[in-house]
Amino acid sequence: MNGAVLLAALASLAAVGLAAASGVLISRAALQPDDFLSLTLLVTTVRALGVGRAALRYAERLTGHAHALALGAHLRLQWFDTISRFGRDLLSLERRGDLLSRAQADVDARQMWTLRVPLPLLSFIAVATAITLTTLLIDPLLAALTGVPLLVTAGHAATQRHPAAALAQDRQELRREHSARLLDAVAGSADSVSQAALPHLTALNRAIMVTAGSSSTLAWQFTLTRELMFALAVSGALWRGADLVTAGTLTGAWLAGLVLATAAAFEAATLLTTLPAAHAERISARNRTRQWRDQTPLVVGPPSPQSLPDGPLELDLRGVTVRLGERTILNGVHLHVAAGRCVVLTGPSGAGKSTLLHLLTRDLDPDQGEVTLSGIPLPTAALSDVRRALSLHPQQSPLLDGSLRENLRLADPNLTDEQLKPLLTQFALDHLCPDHWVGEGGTQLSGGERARVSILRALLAPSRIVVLDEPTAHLDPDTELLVLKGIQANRQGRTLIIASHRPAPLALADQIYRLQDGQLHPLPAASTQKKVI
Ligand SMILES: Nc1ncnc2c1ncn2[C@@H]1O[C@H](COP(=O)(O)OP(=O)(O)OP(=O)(O)O)[C@@H](O)[C@H]1O
Repeated sequence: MNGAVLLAALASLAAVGLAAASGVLISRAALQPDDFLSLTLLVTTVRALGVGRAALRYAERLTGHAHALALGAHLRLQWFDTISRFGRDLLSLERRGDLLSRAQADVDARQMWTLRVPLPLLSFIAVATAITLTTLLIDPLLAALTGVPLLVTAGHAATQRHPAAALAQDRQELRREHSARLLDAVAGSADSVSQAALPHLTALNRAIMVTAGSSSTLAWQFTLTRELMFALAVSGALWRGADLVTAGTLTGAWLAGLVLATAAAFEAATLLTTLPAAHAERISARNRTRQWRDQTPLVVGPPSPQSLPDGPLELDLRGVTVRLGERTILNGVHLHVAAGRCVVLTGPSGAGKSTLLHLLTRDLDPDQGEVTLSGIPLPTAALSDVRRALSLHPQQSPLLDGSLRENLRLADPNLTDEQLKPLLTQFALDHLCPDHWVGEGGTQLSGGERARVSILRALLAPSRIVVLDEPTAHLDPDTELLVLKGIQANRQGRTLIIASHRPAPLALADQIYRLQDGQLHPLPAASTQKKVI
């Protein structure tokens, strides 16, 4: 990146040099048109500086943007690694809109920092130093008359850094809040959520416009100062230069060059006003990424994981206790599920059925006791191994914004349409074609269709234990029976664990437990109903 900064400084120096050489050339051509040798030399210098400036600027853009793009790719991967540690508990920690705007704005702020801060700053320093030193060699007063206005311009940008940084941070926060609320409103557009969100969005919009207005005020104040200082420096250079020309210290042609070079130097000051905001945005972006990095996920994988054995897995809960908030949801629960068996958990709403399932998929760790797969405690196995071994249909049936086919291929990437069609029939989804667009979160499907796609996906996954949370909650009795048959036909002898407060899934069970008051109570299996399925 130092290469791009150096190239930018050289390009700015070339621009100032070009202005100076052009001034000298034009004046010489007017004052001494017969001095061909000197004019030819000046024309060559102007051409060389013109071409050089363009080439340097081009090289700077190429190097700078190549660096920014590479850095952006690296930061995006880093950001993904940071948030992917959180698994399914991610969205309980952060709103989707926040995550979305962070993923974009934070990466952008850090990626473009070099182009927005050190590059213009060092270009300005190079130009201001060159002008001041050159004029100092001619006359100290001339140096003061051109150097001081440049210094005042830079000083004004420096005094703006705190308000500019504060405004940039406010703007970032407001935009994040706005995108989070906007996304919530769009997601809830079918309900009255979007109407309720309107006043908040309007207020946020107004606040964003106020910060944008304040930023514009800072910008025009800077522009005004820069223009005043520009006028002062050019007038000062002309005034003192005229004296020096009269005294014979300076020729008229060199004075013209000097004045134009001074004017060109102020061009390099143009971007100084954007530095504080860009710097502040980068700092807050880096801090937010650090906060995420320092946050410990609800569950973490072990540093040296044990492998799960091949083949069918036995599942055990030994004295498992889970407390959520003030409540003890599970209280010393024991459960043994032999490979290939089907266990159905029933119990009143809020009894803790989903909580128990989350222990199995290691979305949650117990406060006491342990969960094992064929004797291997879950926290000692790699998280990815556990989540490959168990496939889950959660109650919310999370679908991705894509086609039905794409959603199901997440579980089995090799699934063909020929294999898919009979499966859709089994799950009463044959009125939808594989190309059917399900919308964000599956909003283009009914609740029951969403659940059926999610159940089918859990069954298609190459897991060894299938976990279904309320698989038939949204279904009419006929479709429920069809889906239960579909589950039975596609479980392929795998262990099946179902949480349901409806009676029909009991027909699949080898073991039934009622979860109540934090304890599992065994019930007789519904062997008569099983024949129906
Ligand atoms: N993160 C949490 N913090 C505090 N309490 C929680 C949390 N998650 C769930 N709970 C509470 O834990 C209890 C058990 O919830 P759970 O979802 O496991 O019940 P459930 O038996 O699956 O209910 P349902 O049949 O309605 O789905 C509920 O009272 C719920 O309010």
